[in-house]
Amino acid sequence: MNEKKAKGTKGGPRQFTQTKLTFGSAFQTQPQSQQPQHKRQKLTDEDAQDDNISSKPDDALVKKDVAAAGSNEGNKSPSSGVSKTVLPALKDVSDDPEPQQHSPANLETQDTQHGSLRIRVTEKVGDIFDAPPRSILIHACNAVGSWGGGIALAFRQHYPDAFKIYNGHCKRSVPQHLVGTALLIAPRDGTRREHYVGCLFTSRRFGKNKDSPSDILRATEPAMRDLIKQIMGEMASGEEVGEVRICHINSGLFAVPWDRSKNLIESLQFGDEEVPDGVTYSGDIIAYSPN
Ligand SMILES: Nc1ncnc2c1ncn2[C@@H]1O[C@H](COP(=O)(O)OP(=O)(O)OC[C@H]2O[C@H](OP(=O)(O)O)[C@H](O)[C@@H]2O)[C@@H](O)[C@H]1O
Repeated sequence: MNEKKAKGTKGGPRQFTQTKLTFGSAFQTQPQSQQPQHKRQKLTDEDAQDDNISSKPDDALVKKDVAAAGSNEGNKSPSSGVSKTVLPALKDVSDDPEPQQHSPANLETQDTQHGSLRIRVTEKVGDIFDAPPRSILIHACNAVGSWGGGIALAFRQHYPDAFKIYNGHCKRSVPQHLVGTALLIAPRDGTRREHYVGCLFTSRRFGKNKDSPSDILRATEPAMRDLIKQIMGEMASGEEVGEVRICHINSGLFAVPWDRSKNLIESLQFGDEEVPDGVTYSGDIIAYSPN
């Protein structure tokens, strides 16, 4: 089904086919004719206002980091580029022989009161890593650059390049600036698991020096908000994004009951002005637990 070239694939500019973006995905990009006339710049401006902890300096790092991830890819576009306008690269759905797919979840979002986007978490038992290509897998991280235990160690084993990017991001900053922010790491071409890794900085440190449960929860909300905005920015830049999956963040080594993090995530709302032009996100996040 997915025949679109992965980003950075050799052979000239990428061609996006609208139908392929929408099928089975939590995100979709609307054809230009249906895009609302918001000013995308507003998204960037409001990032710092909405979050208690400014992520602006780190946004620049994120872009650099993601670009660095594909530094061996000649024509790869930078990721998380909310200011980048590549929507014209999207092929109008009317050009595509396949009918556009709308899941009930997507339609539901469009009917939401005042056009605001709400996040819904549904639970599944299974392996979070067994995800379709271009899915986003989210986990909680410390801000000192360690994926040394729990599911973070599994992320390190599955995505060694993503670990390097995460680690470098931490080394170039300080924990008190990172906590409450997020890092979206794009998949690299040629990797066996073509997944994004979504890092939520919910604690400055780990082990016995981890933050208190209340501080971890306080950081989780802006971190998740930051990540959702980065994901929508990724879509606005024309990237294909599949399922959004999350483990039971904070509930293992960070010792915060999952329900408390889940409630926070489900309380998130995004106004129309926070959703980039042309991007429709269903709001669905699938929480995976091994048993
Ligand atoms: N394969 C799998 N599939 C699906 N779910 C899986 C799984 N394996 C484990 N889980 C579950 O995933 C949840 C989170 O539990 P975790 O303890 O991992 O994460 P956390 O968010 O509480 O804490 C973050 C700190 O842990 C790390 O390790 P270090 O501090 O570096 O040593 C980081 O770097 C941070 O600092 C628990 O429900 C586990 O049952």
